[in-house]
Parts: sequence; structure tokens; C-alpha cells
Amino acid sequence: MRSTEHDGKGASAPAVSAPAASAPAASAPAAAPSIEAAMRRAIELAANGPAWGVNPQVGCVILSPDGVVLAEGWHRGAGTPHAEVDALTKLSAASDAIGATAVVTLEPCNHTGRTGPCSEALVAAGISTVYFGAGDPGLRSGGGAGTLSAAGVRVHGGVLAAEVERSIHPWLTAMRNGRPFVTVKWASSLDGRAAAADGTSQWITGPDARTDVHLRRSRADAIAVGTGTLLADDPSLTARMPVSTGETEPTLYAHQPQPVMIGERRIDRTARVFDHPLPVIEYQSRNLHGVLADLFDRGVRSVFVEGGPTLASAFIRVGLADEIVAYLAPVLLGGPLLALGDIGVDGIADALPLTIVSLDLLGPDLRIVAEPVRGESSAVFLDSPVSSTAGTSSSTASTSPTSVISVTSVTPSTSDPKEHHLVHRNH
Ligand SMILES: NC(=O)C1=CN([C@@H]2O[C@H](COP(=O)(O)OP(=O)(O)OC[C@H]3O[C@@H](n4cnc5c(N)ncnc54)[C@H](OP(=O)(O)O)[C@@H]3O)[C@@H](O)[C@H]2O)C=CC1
Ligand SMILES: Nc1c(N[C@@H]2O[C@H](COP(=O)(O)O)[C@@H](O)[C@H]2O)[nH]c(=O)[nH]c1=O
Repeated sequence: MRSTEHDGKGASAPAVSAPAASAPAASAPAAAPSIEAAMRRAIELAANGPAWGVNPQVGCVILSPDGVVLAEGWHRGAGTPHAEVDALTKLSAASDAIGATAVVTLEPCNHTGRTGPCSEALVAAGISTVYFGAGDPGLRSGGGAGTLSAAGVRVHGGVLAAEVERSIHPWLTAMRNGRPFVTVKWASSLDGRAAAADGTSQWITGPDARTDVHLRRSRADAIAVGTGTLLADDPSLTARMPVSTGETEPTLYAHQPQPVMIGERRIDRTARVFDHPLPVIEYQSRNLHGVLADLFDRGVRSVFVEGGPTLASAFIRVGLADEIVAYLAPVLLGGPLLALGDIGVDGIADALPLTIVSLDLLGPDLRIVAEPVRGESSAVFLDSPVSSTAGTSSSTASTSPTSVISVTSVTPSTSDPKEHHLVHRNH
């Protein structure tokens, strides 16, 4: 286990059992899990929470001084108890926490938001040692390790850090960059076309691939398309479950991504996207940094960009793509409508390096998940800082080149029930 230690003031570490693999014979008392095993369990528990929203998935396991699991908890979303508090409330007796160890995926929070600080709750409960996986990058929520140490709790950070970071990678990326995590997704033919020459593209990929897309939509905070796609496809942008036998209409996932339209052209209010259960956020702008800054301010931590090729290329060109999800169908379309256009690569030396995260066959289609290789020669993938003026939203189009976010906000209208979709949702 590689971890960093935050020394408490003279507090002694509780005994922690050996890994289960070295457990004695079955007749002996049950082997207590190791800290790493407890952290793996905490990662599993964290996954029970929602993948979307302003808060990350967090799991917690409380161990007795001799390493026996006393309680488990996880966070169920903004406004509900955090994982540590959830676990503390599951103890058979509150006094069990005295001298116990908390193993938690994320550094215990240090601030009062909709709930109180977990660092203080752990101290008040009598927890003597805390192991955590990833530090909390939040400006207000971070710093819990220091609070715990100052109160005499032994604190060890970085336990299974890589696994924990991977499990909440989008949220951590969003918090570190101060903008939502961006997935750029496309579906293309084997020869890289996103549409046939006449502009039709529904459907290139088959039902299994599209089911996967809808699942990913359901886990994202927002789904974004450019005005070109809105005009060409008139998409719904809802997250829909596969249609079961006997059903005529697909059922919507309980969690829907916030629909976002980007581009200077005005989209007619009869477009299907305005039937989305959530309000549409319309950015009459091409300033993607500004759009993301504004979305972040609204609590959006992940955006699923579903095209089209121009918008996808722009996100990549300005270094705002954190993940690529490409579905390749075993068909050839030929023609000019490529999945990507100008991404700022003029010569092979500028090619954008990617790391393949996964390769899967979904029915006849191939799904490739890839991430940009950061910190290498390609400056294009390096994130640009969000300008200080970005994030300023206004209800009218701005003409200032430094305040280029133009968020159109239309007052709800009684004459057109669809107009309410343009009112911004406040988190
Ligand atoms: N196979 C697939 O996965 C998909 C295929 N498609 C297909 O793609 C085609 C539409 O492609 P396309 O027109 O590229 O669609 P886009 O959705 O990419 O829309 C392009 C428009 O986005 C706006 N925009 C917003 N921000 C930027 C920016 N930073 N830079 C440039 N433009 C920006 C511009 O509109 P404005 O002028 O209003 O500012 C631009 O014209 C259709 O045939 C559709 O069927 C679409 C989506 C997915
Ligand atoms: N053509 C194509 C995709 N196209 C994307 O799906 C959008 C339609 O969304 P909706 O109206 O909600 O079903 C469309 O505008 C475009 O963004 N996606 C895919 O997985 N496979 C495909 O072959």
C-alpha cells in the first residue's frame, strides 16, 4: 500500500489485521480485512451512489481496532448524508466508533454544505484512524485531512489511489479543471463517416451500441449538440431504456441529462428537444470554454457531447475533450461527411495521441473508449485555463469579444408552453 501519512498529535494507530489471504484456519476467528481490501470494498460501495450530480460517489468502511468490519456506508447524492456519516449511523452502537478506523475513498470533507463536515463527524464519533484514497480537490470541501490530524486522528492518504481515482475520474477531472468532464462521442462507419453524403445518419450503429449510448446519456449531467445536428436530425436527447416486448414507447431513465444546444443560430421552438423533460440550455455562442464554465457554475460536472462533427472537432481542437467514445459500425459510407473535421492537426507530427481505455463489440459494432495522452507534444489536448470573464451568463447575446458566452434565457410564456424549456435550471 502506498500512502501518505498525516501525523496526528500522539495518537496511536489501531491494530490492523493482516490481509485475508494470510488468514488462519477456518475454525479461528474470521480474518479481518486488510486496509486495501476495505478500500476495495469502499470503492464498490461508492458505486451504489449516483454517477451524476455535483457530488462524487464515495464509499466508507468502518473497522474495529482489530480490523473487523463494523459498518459500511455510501453517499446517495447531493443533500443526503455523506458516506462517513452514513457508515457511522449503521454502527450497532455509537460507542463502537471510539478507537475505530474509517476507510473512505475520498478525503473526508471539511465544510458545511447541505450537510455538516465529515472530518468533524469522525472526530466527534471517536474515530482514531482514517485511511482515504483520493484527496478532495474542492476549494471549500478539501482540507479534511488537516482537520482530522489537528484533532489527533491518524490520517493516511493515497490508499489505492490509482483505483480510487479511476472510479471517480470524471468528477476529479471536473473539480481539478473547474469545468465539466467532457466526453466526445460519435458513431461512424468503418471508414470514419458520421453521415451519408446526403446528411442522413440514423442509424449507422445497431441497437446494442445505441443502448450503450443511452446508458451513458443517463449517467451524464448534460448532453450537448451543435445547431447543425439539431437542424439535421431534430434529436430528442433523452436517455431511453431499450423497448421491451409489448412496449410501444421506450421508458425514460429516471435520471436525464440536461440538454444543451451550442451555436449562434436560433433553433425553432417546435424542435423535438424542447419536449425533453428537463429545460434546454441554449448557448447562442461558439465559445466552448465559456459554455463549460457556465455549465460548471450550474452544477454540471459531466457533459456528453453527441456531435455533430463540427462541434466534436471544436471541443478536441481547443483541448476540451477528456474522453472519446467512438462506435464503429461494419459499414462503408464514403463521401465527405467525416466524424471529425478540423481538429488543428496539419501534419502527422501534430497527430493527437490517445490511450485506448477499452475495446468492446456491441452486437456487430465496435466501441472504443480512449483518452488523450496528456503532457506530451500535443498542446491541443492540454486544457486551456478558463478565462476570468467566462462563466458570466446573460440573457441576451453579448457583442463583447471577452464576454462571449451568450446564454439566451426566455421568460416562461403562457402562450407557448414549450417556452419554459428555456428557463435556466438552478442547482
Ligand atoms: N454519426 C454521429 O455520431 C452524428 C452524426 N451527425 C450528423 O452530422 C451532420 C451535422 O453535422 P454538423 O453540421 O457538423 O453538426 P454540429 O452539431 O457539429 O453543428 C455545427 C454547428 O455548431 C455550431 N458551433 C458551436 N460551437 C462551435 C464551435 N466552437 N466551432 C464551430 N461551430 C460551432 C455552429 O453553428 P452556428 O453557425 O449556429 O454557430 C456550427 O455550424 C448531420 O448529417 C448529422 O446527421 C450529427 C451528430 C452525431
Ligand atoms: N446516427 C447515430 C447517432 N446519432 C446521434 O444521436 C442523435 C439522435 O438522438 P435521439 O433523437 O435522442 O435518438 C443524433 O442527433 C446524433 O447526435 N448516434 C448513434 O449512437 N448511432 C448512430 O448511428
